[in-house]
Amino acid sequence: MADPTSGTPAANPAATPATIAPELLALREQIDSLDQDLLALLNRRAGLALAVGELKKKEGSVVFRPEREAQVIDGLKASNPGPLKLDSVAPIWREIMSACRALETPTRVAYLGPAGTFSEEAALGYFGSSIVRVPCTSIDDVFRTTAAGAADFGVVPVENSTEGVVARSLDIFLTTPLFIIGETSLFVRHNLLRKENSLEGIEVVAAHPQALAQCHGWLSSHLPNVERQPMASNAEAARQAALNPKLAAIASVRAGSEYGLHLVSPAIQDDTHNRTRFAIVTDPHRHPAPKASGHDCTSLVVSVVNRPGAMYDILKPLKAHDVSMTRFESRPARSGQWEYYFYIDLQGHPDEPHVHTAMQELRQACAYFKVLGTYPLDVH
Ligand SMILES: O=C(O)C(=O)C[C@]1(C(=O)O)C=C[C@@H](O)C=C1
Repeated sequence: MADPTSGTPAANPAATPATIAPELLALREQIDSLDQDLLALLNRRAGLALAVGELKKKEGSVVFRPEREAQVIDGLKASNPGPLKLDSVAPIWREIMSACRALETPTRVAYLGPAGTFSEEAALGYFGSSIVRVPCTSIDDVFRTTAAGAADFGVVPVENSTEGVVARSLDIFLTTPLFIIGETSLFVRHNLLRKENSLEGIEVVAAHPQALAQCHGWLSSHLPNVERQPMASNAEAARQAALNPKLAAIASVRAGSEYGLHLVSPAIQDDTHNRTRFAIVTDPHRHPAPKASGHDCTSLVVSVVNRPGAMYDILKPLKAHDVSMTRFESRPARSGQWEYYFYIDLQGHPDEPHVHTAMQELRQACAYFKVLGTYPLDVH
């Protein structure tokens, strides 16, 4: 940058307003004019959302409708003529709907904090930035806070493409009164962050146990003799790194800027396609299950008695009624009897007759059967 006190002209001519080409000026004028049109249209849209909000207040119905938001985005993507990229449609309209929703009512969202966690990023990606953030100290705390009504929704990690299931979330699903109304997933890039901009002198690397595991290969080859310290969250590790120069944190770039750390080594996760999937949970007494959107998922947890053919009995109704199973995970039932709970995702919504019948028959075949939720698939 040019020094404004030196009297010498800026080195970069593009930065000097006097050199703006007439063609550029003309294009910018058109952009300014369109932005005014967009602003007027967005305000008209906001006015309609306010009217919808009034109607819902009269009916006593809830504001957030994940199936409607998914349909709005799906519809716009299908009719997008370009050159705006398809990937840009969902984030733009999520923000627009977030702002409109906030005019109807505040949306309080609990997630694993502190500021700068991937859970926070997932919450903002799903609900947009016009929300009331409720950072929590643990996954248990996210469920508790939402069940107690101190937040309207909770965002909890359920699986990672490298490390597999987030066991704590799955275990709590068994007993929580909350149910799932949405899902979202995030590319997770881990970075080594520190007060000093160097790998020299690091004595401890701190992060959430999942992040330590996802960077195991990199840590073994670059910092083989450094202690690995598990933390409640990556952002908490970043906070600690700001206080202790011998401690490096694995966390997001956002967490690094939040706590004033150097990005010593970017993208140190072993798998470059590392993704984490999150579930959006809420209290069924305060929020109804989303209606069918056309692209839905239904999550169940079941167990079967330990006998030959039991697993076949689970799969039979799904095949008979042509219902796809997109996920199947097992967790020990902790009975000491080698019994398991099975977490199953089905494609479709129970309002669709074939899904409804398959679920009824599946229920008959199971010793334990709980619907964790039914919700629109993540739209990108
Ligand atoms: O259509 C509605 O029910 C609205 O409240 C409007 C709107 C929107 O901005 O499009 C906002 C919030 C809902 O989650 C869904 C959609």
